[in-house]
Amino acid sequence: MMPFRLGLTGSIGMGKSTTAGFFRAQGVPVWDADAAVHRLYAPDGPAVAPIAAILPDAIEAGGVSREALKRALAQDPTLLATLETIVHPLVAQDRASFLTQQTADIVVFDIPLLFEKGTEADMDATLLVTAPPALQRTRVLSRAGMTEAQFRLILSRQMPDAEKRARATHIIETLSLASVEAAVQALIAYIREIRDA
Ligand SMILES: CC(C)(COP(=O)(O)OP(=O)(O)OC[C@H]1O[C@@H](n2cnc3c(N)ncnc32)[C@H](O)[C@@H]1O)[C@@H](O)C(=O)NCCC(=O)NCCS
Ligand SMILES: Nc1ncnc2c1ncn2[C@@H]1O[C@H](COP(=O)(O)OP(=O)(O)OP(=O)(O)O)[C@@H](O)[C@H]1O
Repeated sequence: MMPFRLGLTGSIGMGKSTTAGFFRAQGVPVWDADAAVHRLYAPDGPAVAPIAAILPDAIEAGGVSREALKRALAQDPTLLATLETIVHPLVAQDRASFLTQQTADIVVFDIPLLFEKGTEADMDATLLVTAPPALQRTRVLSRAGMTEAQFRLILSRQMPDAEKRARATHIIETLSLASVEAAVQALIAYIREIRDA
């Protein structure tokens, strides 16, 4: 039987990685979109040749340099759309091949831009992780190298949390580790119940 596909998302600092860890601890396989992009950009990865063809300066040591990409995007923001036409089909392929290898009853897809890019259409349900804005801000600004301006810029490019809440099937408030662990266990039990019904 095809696994139940749960799409995990949330804005910056809301707790996607931490929540994904609780699913893994329960034996639920997790596919991570950011990790997939890192594999694509690694030396000899599938994105290197197509990106080299349009942006030779972005290749360093046989891989795609994120710093070089950011410099190029700062010069020409329209490059992001071109980059997406290369990267997104490769990410979708990586996700599909992961799914075909799974024998678990539930799999989680950790996708930061799940709603922004319409990937929710490929999911059986979605889970939004969220937290009050002040907590999100404190978490993000406590990271090394993060500035207020950078935080604002990233937020301005993401769908507002309120809109994500309206779209999500399930919502978990990431206020404490213990409460999230319990909520993840309850959600897994609920999904198994509705599947078997
Ligand atoms: C622009 C790049 C080089 C920045 O890399 P860097 O390691 O510094 O940051 P990171 O990837 O963590 O992204 C930083 C923030 O920008 C947001 N972001 C990244 N790509 C996109 C995008 N295509 N559209 C909107 N927001 C984006 C992320 O959600 C995150 O909040 C990198 O994100 C990239 O190559 N993006 C294009 C590929 C892509 O669309 N990735 C998104 C997942 S499929
Ligand atoms: N349930 C929780 N209880 C307490 N702290 C948490 C919880 N979830 C996440 N945090 C803290 O919030 C911060 C951000 O969490 P995490 O890295 O999981 O978020 P993210 O959504 O994956 O972030 P990004 O979008 O930047 O990748 C971390 O410092 C983490 O320790």
